[in-house]
Amino acid sequence: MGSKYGMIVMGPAGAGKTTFCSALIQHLRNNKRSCFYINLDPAAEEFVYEPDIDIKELITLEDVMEELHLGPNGGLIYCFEFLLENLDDFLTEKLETVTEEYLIIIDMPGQIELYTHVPIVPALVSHLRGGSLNISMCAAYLLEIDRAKFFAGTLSAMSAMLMLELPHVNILSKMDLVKGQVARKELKRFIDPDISLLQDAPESGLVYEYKDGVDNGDPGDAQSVMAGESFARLNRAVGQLIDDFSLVSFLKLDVQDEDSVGAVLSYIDDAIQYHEAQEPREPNDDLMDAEMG
Ligand SMILES: Nc1nc2c(ncn2[C@@H]2O[C@H](COP(=O)(O)OP(=O)(O)OP(=O)(O)O)[C@@H](O)[C@H]2O)c(=O)[nH]1
Repeated sequence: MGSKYGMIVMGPAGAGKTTFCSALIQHLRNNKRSCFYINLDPAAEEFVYEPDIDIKELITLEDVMEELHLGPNGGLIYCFEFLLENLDDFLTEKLETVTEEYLIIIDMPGQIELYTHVPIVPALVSHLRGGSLNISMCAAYLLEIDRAKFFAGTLSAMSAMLMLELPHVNILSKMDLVKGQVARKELKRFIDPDISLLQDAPESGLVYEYKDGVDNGDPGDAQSVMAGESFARLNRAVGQLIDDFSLVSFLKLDVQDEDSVGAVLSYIDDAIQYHEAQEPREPNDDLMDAEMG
């Protein structure tokens, strides 16, 4: 059983990860709890609370892009590969001295490739959970409340959950932005969506797309064609998959509301405890279904 506790904060760019970490640190301080804050975003610039460990002291995205002529995504992967090669000196030694009353908070970058395409984060998590560190970890995946990004975001959250096999809490951030603006019914569609979200897709026939969007009525001139019915079926199938996984329940987070931050933290505490109680476990047995408070 692990004696140290850690949370890895993930999610797409701009979802509010760093803001959430700051709110959480403030909340922990208000409640006389200790935390150890690790920034693993090699491009992060401003912090309300200075990290106890900052990947930028090891490597920065700017230097990698400049010296190795890499783009931002390739550069980020390089930074993480470099981090993995230097884990013992850079992370392990410092984390070994952190005592168990601390909550270890790891603030991650927003490039979702990290969570969906490459096994770098699983390698990092497995290092933190194993060996001399033996940290009990939980994943917090943030998505901001935005209809256009929600579906893809949900799939990336699921992908991260499957890759990491950690207790996993989904969080819908920036709730202050929609206070009083979104009808309860609409909000419920985000917090506990079902496949009816996808019912607007075309039911039958072919959908033609014309150059410059000009429909001259001649399918022969169309640039591309999409099979409406099969597209609708595909959408429904993916929606059903999400539904079946019971993954897409979200905790609401309003960082300006201390009670909201506290509720998310207590859910994370519970998720870690629950996970520990389940060990040893079968793969995927520990997938948590975060529910709205
Ligand atoms: N209104 C509101 N704005 C927020 C909230 N959380 C974050 N923001 C704003 O959203 C932007 C991105 O916030 P960050 O906390 O930097 O998001 P991030 O996920 O860490 O971003 P990356 O590190 O770039 O992936 C900033 O302009 C924040 O001020 C929130 O709860 N409410």
